[in-house]
Amino acid sequence: MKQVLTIAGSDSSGGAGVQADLKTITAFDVYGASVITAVTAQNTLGVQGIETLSGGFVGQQVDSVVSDLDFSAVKTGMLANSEIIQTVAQKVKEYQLVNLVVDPVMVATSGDLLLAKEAINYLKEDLIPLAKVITPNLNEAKVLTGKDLSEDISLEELASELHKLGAQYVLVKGGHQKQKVARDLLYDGVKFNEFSTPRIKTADTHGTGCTLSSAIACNLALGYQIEEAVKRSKKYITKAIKSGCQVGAGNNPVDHFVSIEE
Ligand SMILES: Nc1ncnc2c1ncn2[C@@H]1O[C@H](COP(=O)(O)OP(=O)(O)OP(=O)(O)O)[C@@H](O)[C@H]1O
Ligand SMILES: Cc1ncc(CO)c(N)n1
Repeated sequence: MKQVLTIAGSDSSGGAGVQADLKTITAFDVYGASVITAVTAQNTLGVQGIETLSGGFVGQQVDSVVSDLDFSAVKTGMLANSEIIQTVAQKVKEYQLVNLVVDPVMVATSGDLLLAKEAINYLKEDLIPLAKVITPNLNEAKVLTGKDLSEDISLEELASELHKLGAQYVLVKGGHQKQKVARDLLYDGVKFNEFSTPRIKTADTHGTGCTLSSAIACNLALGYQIEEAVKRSKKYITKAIKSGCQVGAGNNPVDHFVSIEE
């Protein structure tokens, strides 16, 4: 059985973070292991509290699982601070972990901050250059490229700027744009590959980013090339958003257990 590792934060409401990752990994019939970076007190309305683990203990969790299990892909989500980012980057190098999918999580769907501002440079300099693919949303793409958040800038321009940070591939997600299509753009430094679906009219997008990046990690682990991995993952997240889980009074989570096939 293929094995995937998620290094991310816990979402007590079960829709995002490590919980979303493990549900997604299970939906793809892949074995999931998890290294927890932080525990959030969170529900569909927002994040009420955060307790972050030490970098040392995050590293110890990685040592435990990597010395025993055999990962075909690794996904990172909420990394909370620079100490954890540095630890994760060092472990990725030490164990030569492959197919690293970096979701540069900065804020929750609710708007709550999940990464210390001072950590952004560490993400750019230490971790992103090790990634097979990074999956920023529009805002994260702007922060990583130093653009003004209110600036009107194309996904193509953002993807080209982001590619300079050193990841092999960049997938910029246009999910939060106001257009009629949910357009994501994959860039390898030479050509753009577009993945578009009609926008689903819903606010129930709690955990969409975590789910998409975990699905990409699974598909890479299963041996798909990046374009096919993103295509299959986009199909899955679209179905999961459409189906949705009617739980909670805020942004409902997606339905992770939709079929991964057509
Ligand atoms: N309303 C929607 N309809 C269709 N697809 C959507 C919608 N919202 C998001 N998506 C898709 O979901 C995937 C995740 O993108 P999104 O921009 O929501 O990530 P994110 O902001 O990182 O998520 P999160 O809120 O969990 O941090 C992308 O493929 C995006 O295009
Ligand atoms: C723990 C956690 N990670 C990531 C996200 C991004 O949606 C979230 N809301 N919570």
